[in-house]
Amino acid sequence: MEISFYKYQGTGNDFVMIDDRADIFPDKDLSLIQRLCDRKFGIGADGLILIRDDEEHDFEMVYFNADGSQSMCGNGARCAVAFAKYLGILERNTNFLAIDGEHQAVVAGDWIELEMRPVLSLANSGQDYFVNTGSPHHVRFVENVSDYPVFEVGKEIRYSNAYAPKGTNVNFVTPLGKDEIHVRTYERGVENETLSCGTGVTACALVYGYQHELHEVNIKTPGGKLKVRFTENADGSFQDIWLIGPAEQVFAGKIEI
Ligand SMILES: N[C@@H](CCC[C@H](N)C(=O)O)C(=O)O
Repeated sequence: MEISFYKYQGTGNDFVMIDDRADIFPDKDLSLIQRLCDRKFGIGADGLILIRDDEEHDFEMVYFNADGSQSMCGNGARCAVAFAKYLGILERNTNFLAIDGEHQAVVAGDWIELEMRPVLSLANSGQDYFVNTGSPHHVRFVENVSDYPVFEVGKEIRYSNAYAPKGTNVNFVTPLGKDEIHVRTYERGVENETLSCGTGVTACALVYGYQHELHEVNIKTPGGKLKVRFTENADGSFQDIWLIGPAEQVFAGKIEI
């Protein structure tokens, strides 16, 4: 069967996007998802996203990492909103369903503002933190992230006993200024450093905001700039968390599956 696909990128985190409102994509075929995301033998992407109909929301985003595993993807969700607008499913405001629940989003030109689910707490592990922003994230502050061995150390933490069996994403952070951080992420499911990770930068921004009493943090990633706004509650939880940044369609095509 021939299917149409679109390719989107959000700060360099790239996704194969498929309009599956007819519900025909074989989503149990993980080797197909792996092949489509393969950068040598397929289209090539960090993940694959299906847009499906949902009775109570504008649409449902079904996200797969490049290895076929599933979790919440912040940059993918921003790209999914841009794609849903392209498909005529929404205009400016939307609410949609993802694996971690309902999300709101606003389209502001090429920038997508995405409301993340509330975060209950930040967990300390020594100098590091663990935060679940829909996907699990280890956060470590380092002196100069530009020079840091993100792949090697990220892989070690991702596969450490502390996170077995499911593993975690691993973020390395260097503060750049009063309200700006530089983040690089090793992503579970891609098993490599990606150019940006939306749930990851959200986790890092919450930790930095907590440490410095901020409610808005600017983030530099290897793939571009993002912003995270949030409210911290007296009990240490966070709400009204917004991940803000660009999302772009880069090409469209057809492939035989
Ligand atoms: N790139 C994503 C995160 C995707 C999920 C992650 N790899 C996991 O399996 O936990 C983002 O932008 O949030």
